[in-house]
Amino acid sequence: MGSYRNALVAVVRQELADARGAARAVLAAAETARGEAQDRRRLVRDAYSTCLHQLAEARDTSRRDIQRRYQFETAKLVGNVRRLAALTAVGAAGAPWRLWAPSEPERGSPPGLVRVGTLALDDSPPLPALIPLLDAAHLELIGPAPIVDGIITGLLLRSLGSTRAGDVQLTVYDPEALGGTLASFAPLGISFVGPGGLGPMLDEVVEHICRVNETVLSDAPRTDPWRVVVLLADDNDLTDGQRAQLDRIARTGVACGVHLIARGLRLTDHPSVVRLLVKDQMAICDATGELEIRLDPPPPDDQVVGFCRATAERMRAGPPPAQLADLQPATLWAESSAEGLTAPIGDSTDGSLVEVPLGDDPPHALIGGPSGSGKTNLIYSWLASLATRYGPSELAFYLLDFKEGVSFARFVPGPRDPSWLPQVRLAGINVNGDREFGLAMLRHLGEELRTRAQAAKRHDATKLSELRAEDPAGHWPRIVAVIDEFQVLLGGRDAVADEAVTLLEDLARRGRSQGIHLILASQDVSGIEALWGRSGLVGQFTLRIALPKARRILAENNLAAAVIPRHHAVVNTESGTAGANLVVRLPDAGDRLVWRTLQRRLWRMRPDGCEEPRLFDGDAVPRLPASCRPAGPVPDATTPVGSSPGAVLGERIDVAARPARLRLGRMPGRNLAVLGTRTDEACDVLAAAALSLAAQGPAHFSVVCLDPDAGRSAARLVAELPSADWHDDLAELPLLDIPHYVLGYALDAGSDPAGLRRLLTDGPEQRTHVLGWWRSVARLRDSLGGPGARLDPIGAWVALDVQGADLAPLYPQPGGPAWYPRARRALFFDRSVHRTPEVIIPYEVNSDHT
Ligand SMILES: Nc1ncnc2c1ncn2[C@@H]1O[C@H](COP(=O)(O)OP(=O)(O)OP(=O)(O)O)[C@@H](O)[C@H]1O
Repeated sequence: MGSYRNALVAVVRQELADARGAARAVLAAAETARGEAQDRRRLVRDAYSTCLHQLAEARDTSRRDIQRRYQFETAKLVGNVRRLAALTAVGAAGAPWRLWAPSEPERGSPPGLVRVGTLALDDSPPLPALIPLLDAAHLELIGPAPIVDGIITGLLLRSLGSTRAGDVQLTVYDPEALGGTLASFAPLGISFVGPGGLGPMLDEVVEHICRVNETVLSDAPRTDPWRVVVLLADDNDLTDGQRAQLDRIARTGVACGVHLIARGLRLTDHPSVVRLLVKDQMAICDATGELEIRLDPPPPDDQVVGFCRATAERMRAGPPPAQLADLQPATLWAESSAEGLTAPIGDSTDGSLVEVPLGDDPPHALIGGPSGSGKTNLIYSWLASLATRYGPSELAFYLLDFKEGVSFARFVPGPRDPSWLPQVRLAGINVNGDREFGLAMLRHLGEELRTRAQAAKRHDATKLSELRAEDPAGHWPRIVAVIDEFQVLLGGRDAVADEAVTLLEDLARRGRSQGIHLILASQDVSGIEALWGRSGLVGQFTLRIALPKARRILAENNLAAAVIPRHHAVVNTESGTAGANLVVRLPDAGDRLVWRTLQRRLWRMRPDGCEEPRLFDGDAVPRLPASCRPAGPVPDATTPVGSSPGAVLGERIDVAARPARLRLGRMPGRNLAVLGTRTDEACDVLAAAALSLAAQGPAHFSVVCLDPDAGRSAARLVAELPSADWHDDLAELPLLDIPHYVLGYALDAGSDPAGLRRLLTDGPEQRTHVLGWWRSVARLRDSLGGPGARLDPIGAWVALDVQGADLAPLYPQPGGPAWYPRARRALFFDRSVHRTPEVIIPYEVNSDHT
């Protein structure tokens, strides 16, 4: 029993032990599972927090990115708006009060917007708040009267200050303060309308709109000033009739330049009505949307009063004169000159440009005015106006100034400015001493006239427009020749004056139909009188332009020139008859910088092949051209010699800068005498002759110098000539097969008249020519044997400071040529080619004259 019990106990114990073991195992497994679950939970938690962290970072980055983009875009947008604002509210329309000053609008530019305050933006500096008015809107301002009145004052000041004086007319209806609210504007002559005046005023504005509409219907551009009507009132004041008129104005006014600015009066709903709702110093406006406007303070009173007084003063004085730039067309070189040339030279007192015609009628112009009255300035303005309208294929200028000075030098290339006016073909400056150059220009134009007349005949055309139509490929620009102080050319009863008058008469008579137009200007009554005696000539100059105090330019009974102020001109296209006057205000065309800018613009537009103009400067001494100096290998005796090599003596006074040549063929008398006491010039003439001969082929030069003052020059010449030798007298000269030139300096000091005579007489046929310098005609005669000596071996001469009468023995006509010596000018006569002698400018051969 006891063992059974023990066995049972053991079994139970065993079972308990098993159960305990199993329970422990289950517990251990559960513990493990719990541990694993806890690990997983930790992992998930960690992952969650990492995720959260990353998300937060991504969100921050994106937010920063968005903010950056927002700031960038906003700054860009604000910049654009600011730039746009600066363009749409220019000068006085947009400047803050502390910088404010009235500004002149560009001619023809439409009015822009006006500033009332600033738009507050979060991060950016405030933008100007702009609202429309002139040509754009009526304004209704709603808010406390004192603030609104300040805004109206500012708006008016900006509108008046950014337009020309007189362009805005102001009407103020102010029944409460009887005009006191806007009294600072009174100097401008504004219309104040008191109580009871509203109805008639509105009726009058409606009539004005009707009138403007009539002119619009007739296609004329609106010229009336803007009407700004300020209504400071109370809705209750209006009758039905007044309300109806006001509504009409609100609907139709803007298109006719009529604008309402209303405080305390409701304007009808219409797209042209802009409302500004004011609260304290802030406002909301239809024009700026939801953005709040921080209003500008009203302009200081003294600023308004000062501006109005100055403007009233300017209005009394009229609009300022046009500037040179105002004469320019919208498009350069867009006009055709086939029918004529029309260009404004200034404006009339109302500011409209005055155009001056040149063509078949009137064909030529006469300008007169005393010294300093502005002739040169007028010519500049006219040329600028023409040159901007007509390109070089339509117009060519020939300009000649007989005044001392360089007024036309600006049109040609200079040391500081390489540009030129592309239409200029020829400019003569400092020509007061060189009337021959004026003559050369007239001869050249005479040639052109003949060419045109022949072409017209070929094409059966009677005037330039027909020739151009018949010969579209031809180059037939209109020619405008300007001669300032032309009386210098006509003064002096000599051959130059006679020929000049004949040429002028021909050009004036026939130039009309061939497109050659003359503009003659003179300060001197005697100049005009020089023409007056020649009614055939003066009658062609139907366009007259008289500057202040000009005499005899207009008809006797036309006194307009005596009464016009400075910088004005009377333009008269009917030969100066009273009743055909147009008074023009001339712009100031003297500013070199303005001119240069314009000229450079035109110069850059010049067509290919547009040649530099020829400049003749009477004060400049031309240098011997390099082509007239020996260069390269020395020609030997076998090189062919031309039949009559030409000795270059100086520059001809002509339209083209050409040298004057003396032909030295194997003919009797082919010698040259240079006459006068100006050693430098005599040496230059001989040197130019010798060097140019040496440049043409094989030649030998024998230099005889009998005046120590000319010694250096002669020695230098010997050094430069390829084949030359020095002799002390004429006796020892060699006999040669090639041309042989004897250069004799001061031959009057020689002691062998017989030898010299023999050389002069027999030499040329053996190709030995004397190029000699004698200090006077009498000494030349002495050196050839005395009073009875024959001078025919001297076939050509160049006279320096020798009076015309002294040249009689060397001249075919009795009394000698008409010649009064001039510095650096010489008279050249070659018996075999000249009928009358020609004036030349001795070349400068060595700039130091040694
Ligand atoms: N329309 C103008 N506006 C401003 N200044 C002007 C005007 N016209 C001329 N002037 C000035 O007046 C001065 C004289 O003008 P200008 O040289 O044109 O006169 P002029 O009649 O040609 O004189 P002169 O015959 O003595 O040369 C110059 O200083 C010029 O700048």
